[in-house]
Amino acid sequence: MSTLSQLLSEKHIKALILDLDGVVTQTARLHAQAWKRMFDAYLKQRGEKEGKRYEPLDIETDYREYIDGIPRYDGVRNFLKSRGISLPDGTPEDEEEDETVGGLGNLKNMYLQELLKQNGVDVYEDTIAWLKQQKQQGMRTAVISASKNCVDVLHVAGIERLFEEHVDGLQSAALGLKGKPAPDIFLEAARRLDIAPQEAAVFEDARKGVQAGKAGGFGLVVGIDRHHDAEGLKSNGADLVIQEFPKV
Ligand SMILES: O=P(O)(O)OC[C@H]1O[C@@H](O)[C@H](O)[C@@H](O)[C@@H]1O
Repeated sequence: MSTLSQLLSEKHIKALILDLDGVVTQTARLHAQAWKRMFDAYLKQRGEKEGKRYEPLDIETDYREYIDGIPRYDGVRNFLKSRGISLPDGTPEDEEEDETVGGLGNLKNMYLQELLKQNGVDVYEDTIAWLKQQKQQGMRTAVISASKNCVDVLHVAGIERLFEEHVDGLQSAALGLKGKPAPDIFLEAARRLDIAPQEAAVFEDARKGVQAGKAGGFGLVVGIDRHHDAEGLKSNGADLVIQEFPKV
């Protein structure tokens, strides 16, 4: 099988567009932890009221399928639907204790902020070293994230300057970009770099992210398998799956 470097050169790739959480920074697990804390408590409390038991959130299955890589409130709706629950949307301004999509999403965000404060942000050193090397060789770079915490995470990790452009959850909402698996966020990053999608490679750790890369007609879609999901990434459209970036 061809290596990443071979494919980049064969496909005349000029730009690298990387997802943030789970590809560049070790924040995917913090998101997953915050979601689990919020949903498990909510389902327990709701189950007690209704006299039934709801299955808690499973990070390996539920998180990947219903939440990973997509905008906050879509994640709330998707997962609740899997448990047969539908709540009023409310608004993004809802209080954390409101029993609405907005309220639950904001409670998860409060837990995420706590985790970010306690843990800081660790980067994936393999990604950073490889990216620096690629930049020196003239590759263009952008980072994207469904997260509204993207800029904070880049800042805490001290890596803003690695990327020429970023498109995040806040900008996506302002621009009306559709969440993954729609390709909008990647296409917007390519547009800002002034590079055709066929000349850009997308790097993603989420199944919905590789679907988005494929849907956007990108020259190369690389699945980054940090959590034993090579098959899931492949079957959702990754051209190549790697566990880590090539050693520099
Ligand atoms: O709630 P935020 O920080 O705007 O993030 C939205 C989503 O961003 C994605 O990057 C994460 O994979 C999801 O777990 C998260 O829910």
